Amino acid sequence: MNVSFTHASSVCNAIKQPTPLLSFLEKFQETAHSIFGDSKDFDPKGYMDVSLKFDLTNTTEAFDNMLKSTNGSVSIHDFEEFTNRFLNKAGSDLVYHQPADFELEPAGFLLNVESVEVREWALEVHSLWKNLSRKVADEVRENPELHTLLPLPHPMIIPGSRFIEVYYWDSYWVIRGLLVSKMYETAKSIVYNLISLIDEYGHVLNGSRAYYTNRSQPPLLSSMIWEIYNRTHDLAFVKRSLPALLKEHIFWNTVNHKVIIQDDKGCNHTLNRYFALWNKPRPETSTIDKESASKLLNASDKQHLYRELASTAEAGWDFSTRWMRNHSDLTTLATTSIVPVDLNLYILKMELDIAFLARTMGQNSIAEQFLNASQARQVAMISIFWNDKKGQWLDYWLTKSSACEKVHIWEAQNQNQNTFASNFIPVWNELFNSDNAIVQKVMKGLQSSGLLCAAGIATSLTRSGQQMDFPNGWAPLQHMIVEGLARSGSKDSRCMAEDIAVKWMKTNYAAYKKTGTMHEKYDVEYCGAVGGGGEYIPQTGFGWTNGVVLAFLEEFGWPQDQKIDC
Ligand SMILES: OC[C@H]1O[C@H](O[C@H]2O[C@H](CO)[C@@H](O)[C@H](O)[C@H]2O)[C@H](O)[C@@H](O)[C@@H]1O
Repeated sequence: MNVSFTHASSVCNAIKQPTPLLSFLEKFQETAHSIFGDSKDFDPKGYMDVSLKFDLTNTTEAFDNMLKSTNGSVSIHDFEEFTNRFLNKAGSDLVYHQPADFELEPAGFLLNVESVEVREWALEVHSLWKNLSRKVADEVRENPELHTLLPLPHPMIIPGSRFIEVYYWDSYWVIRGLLVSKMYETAKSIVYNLISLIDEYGHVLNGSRAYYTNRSQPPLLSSMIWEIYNRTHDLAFVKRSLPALLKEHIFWNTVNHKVIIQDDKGCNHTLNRYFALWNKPRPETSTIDKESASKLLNASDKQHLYRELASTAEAGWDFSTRWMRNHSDLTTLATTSIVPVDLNLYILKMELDIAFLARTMGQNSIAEQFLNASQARQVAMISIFWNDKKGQWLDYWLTKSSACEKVHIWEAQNQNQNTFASNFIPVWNELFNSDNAIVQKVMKGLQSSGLLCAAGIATSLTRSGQQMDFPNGWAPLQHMIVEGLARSGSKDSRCMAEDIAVKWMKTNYAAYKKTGTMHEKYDVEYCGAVGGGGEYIPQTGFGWTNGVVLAFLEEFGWPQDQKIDC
């Protein structure tokens, strides 16, 4: 993918261009849409995940001939004939991989879970890693131009359902689960894959597909590396990982993603935002994005919306009223105008992790540099986001998004007063959860936020129908808040954490008992219970939901086994 710039002198509005393969497959997807319409079963991503049997020139020629001979209105029969003759099915370029470090019951597995039934469940969840394990078929490496799947060099764990490639932030919770399962080599191979993306593209992609090269996702690579090192003490692994983290830090701190805000005391703070290098429909949802933009009349408004859609996907929160000026209108997405709390916490964590890993490798000046960066960001997060009255960190809305070089002047009214789970994410990190005064305020803030539900923490209070809004509660977000509260050192915050985790686990366990398998989305009436994104999935569960179940069981055990008296 080539990078081109709208203004030669600035990378402020950098965009990437689709490859010829992506352009062809988008045409293929659109034709399918014109035949099958907006039925529930029409998944545009499926049309981008096929691979070519012959080279693109011949395939395109055959496709164009079919369109010409039918005056553009293709019958199902002709379409299917073309598909079968020229394309391989989505997913056929991945092969099953038996993870070498998988054991039916690893030594020392969840020793704190004593209940026989719950251990059975935990072992079932553990065994799902086998079903989600894949490697890229050799033919992808031999002929990468025929595939949207990127030729990752190592075995991987996919989320499941329609997500048959590696995803960036999902991988963090997959790795947390793999570590509970003692599958250290599988965990490392996921990291090595993500590093290979940094080597090739300069950043970790949203996912391992050619259509995801225009954006990243919440940056949790350093957290994955830290967790693996913490269990394995593998210095060779850290040595290989550190240069990639330094490169990733640069990606997040170049013009598009960087924002300078002057606080009410006149101090300038550098923070970050999501900003995709794209102003076209996301290829994997092209028909949907075009439909969303169809209400807009001029081309530049459409381009603006497309960038906002892709930037929201970079946030991992696609979609939520969190990013919308008008909560009932997706075309008012304004993600690039928001300085998000969670992104800045992830980057602060990246800076702390780099400092720690560099110190471990004896690279003291790098360690010093990143420690200073994390301290500056901690000050910035308090000045710009912290709202003492609410006990929450609030996203900051910029008045002008695209003016990259501008210094924005902080105004209290620009803190978004709406409540989202992300307003509590900073408590995940020790810089914030080691301060008891903050933890007490955060607990009160969470208690009165309205987000605490029967089955966990809801992501927002607005019932908009968007994936990341009420009543859904996302496993990964809950995990970070709960883990931060549990590790703060205060007994009452640990008890609060345990209460939330147990409610969430019990809902998952009930679903397992009812259906005999792990699930992704049990039932929306269980507010806070959704794992994130899909429907009930037999045999695989969903990658990060499985990871959170195992991580929670390790941290808290099961109610009847608990040792803490709350
Ligand atoms: O197909 C549309 C979108 O799908 C992905 O987003 C959702 O699933 C991901 C995998 O579990 C998850 O990481 C993300 O948070 C979900 O919103 C993809 O990441 C999007 O970029 C894509 O457009």
